Amino acid sequence: MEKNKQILVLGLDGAGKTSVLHSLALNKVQHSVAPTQGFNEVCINTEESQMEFLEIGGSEPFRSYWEMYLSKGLLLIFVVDSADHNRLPEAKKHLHQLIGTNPILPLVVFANKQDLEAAYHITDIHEALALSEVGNDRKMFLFGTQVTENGSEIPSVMQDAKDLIAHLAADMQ
Ligand SMILES: Nc1nc2c(ncn2[C@@H]2O[C@H](COP(=O)(O)OP(=O)(O)OP(=O)(O)O)[C@@H](O)[C@H]2O)c(=O)[nH]1
Ligand SMILES: [Mg+2]
Repeated sequence: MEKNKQILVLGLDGAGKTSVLHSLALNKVQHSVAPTQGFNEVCINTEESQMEFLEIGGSEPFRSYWEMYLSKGLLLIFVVDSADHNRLPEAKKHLHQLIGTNPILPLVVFANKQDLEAAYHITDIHEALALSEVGNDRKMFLFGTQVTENGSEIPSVMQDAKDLIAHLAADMQ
């Protein structure tokens, strides 16, 4: 049997990919304990669907794998640290390189760390990442997310994002 296509979770190191993914899986806030050295596979089952997520570490040595896995991806979740102003241009560059190879791959952007005082509002993230230029044939969604206190409920916006991802993934199967 052919392996199910995976939902790719990419973005610079420290953006919060693992933390977001584990929180979505548990429906409870769960911070990551260490940077992802390579790959991190997470399966999330909802009442209607089963979703397989693949995070690839964001540190430099692992970025060469991002593009390799893109063709096998069902959709792309791109996570940015909204307070890491200096690295937004770098995040933008990588995002556009990635999506440039596939004009219809749906894109879900998480403007993460909205709890930090220095965090840019999602409208500024939209501009900093040039999300108006992702192509007319692509479905694109942007959510402001935050991973706060371990064990607390995930914010409703993250629950909404999870529902949307399930729908997008089902459409793409
Ligand atoms: N304040 C705050 N901290 C966060 C948030 N999300 C993640 N963090 C913290 O940011 C750090 C990096 O989070 P990770 O989830 O490991 O980031 P990552 O994108 O998986 O990083 P790599 O695996 O190295 O690519 C950790 O110390 C997290 O606890 C958030 O929304 N707010
Ligand atoms: Mg990680």
